[in-house]
Amino acid sequence: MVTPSRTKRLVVLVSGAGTNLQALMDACQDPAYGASVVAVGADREGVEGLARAERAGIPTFVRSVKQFTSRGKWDRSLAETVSRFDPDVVVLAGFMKLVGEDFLEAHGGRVVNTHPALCPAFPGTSGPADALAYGVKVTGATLFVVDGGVDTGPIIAQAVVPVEDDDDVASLHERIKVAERTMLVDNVGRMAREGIIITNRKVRFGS
Ligand SMILES: Nc1nc2c(c(=O)[nH]1)N[C@@H](CN(C=O)c1ccc(C(=O)N[C@@H](CCC(=O)O)C(=O)O)cc1)CN2
Ligand SMILES: NCC(=O)N[C@@H]1O[C@H](COP(=O)([O-])[O-])[C@@H](O)[C@H]1O
Repeated sequence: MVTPSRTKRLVVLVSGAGTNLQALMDACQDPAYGASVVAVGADREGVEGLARAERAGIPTFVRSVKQFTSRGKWDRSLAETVSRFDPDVVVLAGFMKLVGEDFLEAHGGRVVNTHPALCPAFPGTSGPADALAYGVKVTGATLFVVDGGVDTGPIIAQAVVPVEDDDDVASLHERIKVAERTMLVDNVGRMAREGIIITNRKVRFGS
């Protein structure tokens, strides 16, 4: 008999609408997915991502930088709060803060981020706008293991979308987000079920 592995614990951090979070919560309804969202955190109050979690009965927390006297104290408090939920994977899903050394010391290797561009192109907070301004013909989304840089971590998966002649930032970002949600759900599920191994920046599934 094959013993099923334990359902993996996901903590998801958000800053906004939370459509990626919603896609993960929906996927977790299926026991075969192999993961469950055990907590949702944000760096600001009042965002729809937190409301989505509350409606689903998932514990939430907020750690905003302005609550703390230094960025380091915020980073340590965020790390400690996430630790309380004993996560197997921490998913940054539209989380608009850079996590620091203490957070990565506590959770590094199991923190993934989804970014709305094809890394290493267009890192930072305005990936779709930067891709549009540059005039690229394809862009997309990247899921990677978070390191101390900005969108520089080892790449788990990428999804490609075309840039249309009449795109504005909103239409392009929306097309990216449709592909991004599928990429995120498929690959976080595989991480939960199979694990990942990283060798010389190359990520493969397995244990
Ligand atoms: N250590 C890391 N932390 C995070 C990464 C990462 O690669 N390494 N990715 C981000 C997400 N991200 C884009 O994908 C991103 C988010 C935020 C910033 C940034 O400069 N944020 C400013 C504040 C901006 C704001 O509050 O609106 C800040 O942190 O002070 C750059 C890239 C998730 N975290
Ligand atoms: N640099 C980080 C960044 O730009 N993140 C992006 O914010 C959006 C959040 O959407 P959501 O709140 O609906 O999931 C997503 O497209 C995510 O990749």
